[in-house]
Amino acid sequence: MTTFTLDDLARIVAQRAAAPASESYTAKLLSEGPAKAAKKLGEEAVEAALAAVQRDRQNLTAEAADVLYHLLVVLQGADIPLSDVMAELERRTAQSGLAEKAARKS
Ligand SMILES: N=c1c2ncn([C@@H]3O[C@H](COP(=O)(O)OP(=O)(O)OP(=O)(O)O)[C@@H](O)[C@H]3O)c2ncn1[C@@H]1O[C@H](COP(=O)(O)O)[C@@H](O)[C@H]1O
Repeated sequence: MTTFTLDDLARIVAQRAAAPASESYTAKLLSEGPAKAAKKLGEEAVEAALAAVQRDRQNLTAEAADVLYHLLVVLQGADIPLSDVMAELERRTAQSGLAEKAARKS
């Protein structure tokens, strides 16, 4: 069990975006423009999908971490806060009414 959250990682990504590219992978990726970060995200997503098909739990866990990190870098580059993505997910959940059902069960 961990208390580390996507919000924590998003904060780190935002901080590191301002670091010199020579000192930070995040800053280096962002300095190369949106296409580079998007390409990395796509590659990591494909690797995660392959690990899922191969039922390789260990690799899927590692690749999923890569996907989440690179997604946050792409969002940072596009100036979209993680909270906007969460709000969109919340809107969809509210539409389906599943959040209330889950809350009633717990
Ligand atoms: N979660 C990550 C994370 N996951 C993956 N990576 C990097 O992503 C890169 C992906 O590896 P690849 O082999 O696919 O790419 P590469 O061949 O090294 O480089 P490319 O030319 O293909 O981009 C590696 O260099 C990893 O270190 C990450 N780099 C940083 N973080 C987080 O970001 C924080 C800040 O890191 P810096 O920006 O480096 O300070 C870290 O403390 C971590 O929390």
